[in-house]
Amino acid sequence: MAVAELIAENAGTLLLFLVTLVVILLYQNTRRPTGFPPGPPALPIIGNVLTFRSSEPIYHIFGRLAEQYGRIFSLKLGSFWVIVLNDIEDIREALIKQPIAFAGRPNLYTTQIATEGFQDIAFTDYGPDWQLHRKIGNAALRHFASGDKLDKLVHGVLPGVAKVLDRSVGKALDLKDVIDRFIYIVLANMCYGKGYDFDDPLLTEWFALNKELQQVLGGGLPRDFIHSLKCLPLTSREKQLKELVDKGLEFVYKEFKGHRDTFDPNNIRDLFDSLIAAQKEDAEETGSKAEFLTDVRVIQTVNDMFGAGTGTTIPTLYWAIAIMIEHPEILERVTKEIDEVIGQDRLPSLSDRGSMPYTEATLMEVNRYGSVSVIGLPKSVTKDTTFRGFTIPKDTMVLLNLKGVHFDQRHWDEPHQFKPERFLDESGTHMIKPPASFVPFSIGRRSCIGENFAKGEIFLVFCWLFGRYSFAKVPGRESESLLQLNMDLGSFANEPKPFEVIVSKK
Ligand code: HEM
Repeated sequence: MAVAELIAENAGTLLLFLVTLVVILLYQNTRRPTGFPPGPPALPIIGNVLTFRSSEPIYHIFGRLAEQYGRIFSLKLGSFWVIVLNDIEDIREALIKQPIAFAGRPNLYTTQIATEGFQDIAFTDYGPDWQLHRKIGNAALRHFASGDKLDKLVHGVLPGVAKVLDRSVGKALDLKDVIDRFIYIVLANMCYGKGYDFDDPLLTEWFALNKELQQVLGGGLPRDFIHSLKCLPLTSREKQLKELVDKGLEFVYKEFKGHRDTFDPNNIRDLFDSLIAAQKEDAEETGSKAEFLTDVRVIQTVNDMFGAGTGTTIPTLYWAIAIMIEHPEILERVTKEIDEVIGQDRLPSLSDRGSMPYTEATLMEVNRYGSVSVIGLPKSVTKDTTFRGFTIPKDTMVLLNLKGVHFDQRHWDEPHQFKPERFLDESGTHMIKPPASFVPFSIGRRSCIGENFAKGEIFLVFCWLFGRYSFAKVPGRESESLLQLNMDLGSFANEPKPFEVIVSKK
């Protein structure tokens, strides 16, 4: 009998066989690997992606799942198996006791595009290139967080901010735009040595570009999570993402070229110059060409610092302002300390930090309460690993519920209350070592390299703002709490809802 006839005669059976095969494959695809942490049942193809399409904050969702399945639970996001760590003991066990196993980063389409094929620090997988790259980035950043360099960077922007605030006295103003511009200018100064005017149209262009990028990205692209989509042509949204990334990078490339053409080793002007100096050293050590610290890596490092530095510092300051307005009794103690130590005749300096324990403790509590890096950056497991009795295969994605840790009742007394005293000794005059469950900058090999820079910058901006100005709720809207999470930003929201304040000068 001819093959065609055989198929025709048994078409029904064949179809049934194929459908059964597909169903079995899809089912198998949703089964957890042996020894894997438990979690909610996953749907074929998309897994538990719908968990993230909720109007509930992600740390609540994770908290709920942890109660149901245990503090180490798993999810399936498209083709990725993910484990979520909710307990500080587990996070420490993973990141401190098994530092290399938990130091990877997942291979996501979006981050691959944004980092020109993983040439940056933050999204590149663990390995010798990343190690060396991080060391160089760290050294360059340390340079700007030390001595009076950071003071000067921030002081340089103050006249522009003062102008905007002075002309807003008595009016209702959303300080978010002011903070956005403030921090963008500080970072642009550090990275590119550029002193932008507060109303510079380029800043407005940057904000528009970033807003568009956020809209295109949302919670990630399907291609990030479903491996089989990688072989299909790009969708219009993916093309748009690439165009936006290229548009942003065009500016950074132009700056890089300008810096390289005018580079003087005796006059390191900014982060770009520091990295170009490191690049030249690397080239001398390795022969005639820079094998490791390529131009793309230099550009991507600057891009990383700019993105990481603005995306976290801005919401932290926004929380700080909202919290101070909601807690006048705390603000009173803070302003008393600012008045006593800094006064009105000079500008705040990093050297004041040691003499201002209450303000420092308040800012640490802002870091805990605001928890702007809600789940940190996604990690991945670099090798097959045994962890707390579970078997975690290589490349499993790992998410840390950092905000959940900061609101864990087992570690924090009344976690929903804002209490700077948590970080002070009984006399209230000396800082204490923060508890192990205080992890705003994460811990371990991939912890934030901008921690000192960020803390210093936030301290300077905060002391200047509250030393010179007062902010009050808009009359008639006093009962509206400013401490509500802006859920318009989705379940990963990390800043308060937009609010207006009445500005007055001291
Ligand atoms: C309040 C401000 C900030 C917070 C709360 C914060 C928090 C974090 C967190 C949680 C991570 C992820 C760590 C992990 O994967 O375990 C991170 C990574 C990182 N941060 Fe920050 N950050 C802040 C400011 C900054 C600043 C100002 C810079 C640079 C100018 C910076 C540069 C980076 C970089 C480059 C990484 C990636 C490190 C790596 O993958 O090796 N951050 N940050």
